[in-house]
Amino acid sequence: MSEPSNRFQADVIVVGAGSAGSVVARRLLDAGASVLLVEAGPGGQRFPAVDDPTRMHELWDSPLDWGYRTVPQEHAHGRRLHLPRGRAVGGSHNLNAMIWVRGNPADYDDWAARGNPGWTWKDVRPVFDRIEAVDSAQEEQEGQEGPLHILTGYEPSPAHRSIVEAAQQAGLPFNPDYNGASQDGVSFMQFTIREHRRWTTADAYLEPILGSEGFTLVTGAVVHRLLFEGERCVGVEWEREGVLEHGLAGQEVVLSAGAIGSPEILMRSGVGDAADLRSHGIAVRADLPGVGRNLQDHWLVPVIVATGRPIPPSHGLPHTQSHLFWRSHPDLPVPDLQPLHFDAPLYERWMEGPPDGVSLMAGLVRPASHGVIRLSGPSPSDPLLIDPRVLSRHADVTALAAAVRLCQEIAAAPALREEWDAYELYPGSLADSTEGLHAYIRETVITYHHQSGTCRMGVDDQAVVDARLRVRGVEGLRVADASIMPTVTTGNTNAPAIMIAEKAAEFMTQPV
Ligand SMILES: Cc1cc2nc3c(=O)[nH]c(=O)nc-3n(C[C@H](O)[C@H](O)[C@H](O)COP(=O)(O)OP(=O)(O)OC[C@H]3O[C@@H](n4cnc5c(N)ncnc54)[C@H](O)[C@@H]3O)c2cc1C
Repeated sequence: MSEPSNRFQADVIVVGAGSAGSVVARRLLDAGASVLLVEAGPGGQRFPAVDDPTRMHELWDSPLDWGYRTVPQEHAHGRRLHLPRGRAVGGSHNLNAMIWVRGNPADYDDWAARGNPGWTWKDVRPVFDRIEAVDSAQEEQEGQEGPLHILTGYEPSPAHRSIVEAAQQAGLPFNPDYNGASQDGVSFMQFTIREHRRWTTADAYLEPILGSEGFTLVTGAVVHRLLFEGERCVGVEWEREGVLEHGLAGQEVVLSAGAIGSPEILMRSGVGDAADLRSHGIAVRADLPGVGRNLQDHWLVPVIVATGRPIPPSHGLPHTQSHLFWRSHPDLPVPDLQPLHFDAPLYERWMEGPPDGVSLMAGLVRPASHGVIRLSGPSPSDPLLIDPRVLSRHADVTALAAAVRLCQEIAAAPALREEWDAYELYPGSLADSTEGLHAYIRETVITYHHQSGTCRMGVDDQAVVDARLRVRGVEGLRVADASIMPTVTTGNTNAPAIMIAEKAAEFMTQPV
């Protein structure tokens, strides 16, 4: 590898052009700063499988996926789980199912109660309002004209209509707007889709500023480390086409490399657990033991239902269009389950069955098991050790068991059984006993793709950033992405990551 050559300069450098980074870059440019945005993946071209909401399954393990694998999961039969993450301008918003969920108000009130002023639901709700442009005539959301188009009020596929009816027959209330007053019940999803095309923050926030004075986007550039002068972060070093390059920031560097990328870059730069870093021969810049810890995620277990009738294809809409929020115990204050449904049978490799069917994915969204991301060595080519410790807390197994039982009830309800000749294939008899069900859960659990929490915001010794997202122990450096969540939100994490980015830009442009 050659010595650093090309040098870039800007007021602010943002690392990662994903859901959050695209927003930070745009808002800072609008506020008058010059911005350099550095992204590992490609930009400047459209990918048909990204644009088409029905083709997201083609993107896994493609060049647009970082394709992470966990270490063998002790409590999931030793399996290594695939964690897809977007690697392109648009980040994981390119790979995701486009589902738009703000989260539960209690999530944000809890963040604030942990010593993070400015993050209550009352604080963040107006931020969501100004992000969204709701493509529907829903009166309660009138006046929302933000950059990000949210599709609601579309005609769902017949299979999803039946699943929603079956859930109601199983006792769940219909909720027309889970982003409204209450999350509970079964709903049709809201999507970041515009005119039948995926609509990412790169489309909404970045596309309009490409070529603008003061804005530089560098793609194909894998950031290796941050550059420091004393305690101050002054720039970023990356590799592009085998050449090391660097950029210098006059004001600040913002890490928006996501819940896996941001802690990795911090650790490679000497910001992390001092003993761990020293064991890899990395000079310690700041001893922040919380970097990479508190890895939180959501988890899914499939309930696969074959249908005697073919499922008609959905055009311009994802295969998932309905979901529900529910509680594994009625006395829980907030839903801990979020099963989501697909109008296709999502067989695991060892499963077999007919081509027509639906999948009711039993989902856990308030997990007790937390994990850790570590380096395996000092070089950027040394793979990360990603250990979510899935199902290490038994409470997660019992909550998922309740979710599976609920999905089985829905599968057996008349709207599916009678209208579609539906019958449950998996877990089927594998879950006749509680032990059998628990074993099935450990055999089939997969990520719901909501990794977060690895650069946690807070005030204690394990906190990585403060309530204004500044990295503790150094200057000129913030983190703005899903990694700063103290606890993962109740629901999908794209909307919260985008809200976090808006808040970060606010902190940077409106200093106290
Ligand atoms: C398959 C899948 C399905 C999902 N479905 C949904 C859904 O339907 N709804 C929902 O709300 N959420 C969903 N999510 C989660 C959601 O997309 C993420 O929570 C959100 O995109 C996180 O945003 P972020 O900005 O934190 O990270 P990202 O969007 O992942 O952005 C990080 C960016 O940083 C870049 N980067 C990382 N490391 C480096 C480096 N060293 N150098 C340079 N660049 C780097 C990456 O390439 C990427 O572009 C899904 C995620 C996946 C993967």
